[in-house]
Amino acid sequence: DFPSGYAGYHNYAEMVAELNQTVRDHPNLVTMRSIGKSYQNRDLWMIKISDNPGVDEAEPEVLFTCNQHAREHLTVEMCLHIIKRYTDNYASNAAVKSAVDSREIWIIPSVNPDGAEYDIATGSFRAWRKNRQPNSTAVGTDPNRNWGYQWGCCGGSSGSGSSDTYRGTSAFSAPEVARVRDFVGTRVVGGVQQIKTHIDWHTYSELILWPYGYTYADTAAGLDATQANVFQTMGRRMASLNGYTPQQASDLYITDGSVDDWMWAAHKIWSYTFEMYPRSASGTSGFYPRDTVIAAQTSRNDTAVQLFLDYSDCVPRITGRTC
Ligand SMILES: CC(C)C[C@H](NS(N)(=O)=O)C(=O)O
Ligand SMILES: [Ca+2]
Ligand SMILES: [Ca+2]
Ligand SMILES: [Zn+2]
Repeated sequence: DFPSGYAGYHNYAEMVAELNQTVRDHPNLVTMRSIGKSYQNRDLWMIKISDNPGVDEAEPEVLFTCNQHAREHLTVEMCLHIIKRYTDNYASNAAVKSAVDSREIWIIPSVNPDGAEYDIATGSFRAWRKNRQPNSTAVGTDPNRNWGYQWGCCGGSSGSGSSDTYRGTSAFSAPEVARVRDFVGTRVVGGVQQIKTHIDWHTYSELILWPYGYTYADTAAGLDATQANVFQTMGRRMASLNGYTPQQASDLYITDGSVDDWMWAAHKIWSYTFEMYPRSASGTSGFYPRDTVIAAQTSRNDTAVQLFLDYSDCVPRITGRTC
């Protein structure tokens, strides 16, 4: 479990218990399902928040994914905070109610539960990043190098099984990544992807990142200058609200097989990565802020998330365009 000073973080059992409580508290706003199993057979739980949650309504759909990287525990708290805010505040907050009534919001609070549990299993943090799938030389695939667009193309991942950025034996070889891929695929209805926008939550460095990560170029196949401008404008607008630094993912470093590149290239989903608090730290200590920061560093993103939901019907509207 988490060591002392970190009791406010949710381990897997505590996370599941909180999700189950939310379903009991808000049956008119929430449904919950598993999208499948992790390598070690933990359920990958997903919450849907909307009015008439049991009905697939013609409303823009938004996806939030958290905890691709095991040690980035603050992101589980971020997804749980979004779930809490858009259910508990529905009756009291007009903006929250408007978003819930006009969107269908999908939230996966832990994409990598095996890694997250491994990281805390001994009571001392192990700085574990990957999933817990064995490979020929070691353990673990980096989920954020295992997505199937430009997989392994460009020196933005490793072919060595012991590396923290090991890309896996093939695209989607990590079961957790394949399950999210499969779910997104089910949201193509009548040939149209219903999910319009996505945020993948990470720590740390306080950044808002957008595609592509596999190339330094601002535009490339499937991403033209107009679209790049939309990504940048929305990214900068959200950064003005949470104080993070907005930039193209490759401005940080080249990554290939990342979720954002696949979400955009395969489905034209406006996909961002948020790197949360802290802005900087000495090495892996940055992944382990005390539980005293959870409330402030999750609610810090409230206005950015609200803006993102508001524009999720037509993100290009942020540059004055129509859809
Ligand atoms: C989304 C990319 C560009 C950054 C991310 N950084 S992290 N969260 O692993 O430290 C990563 O390396 O996957
Ligand atoms: Ca609805
Ligand atoms: Ca729908
Ligand atoms: Zn990460």
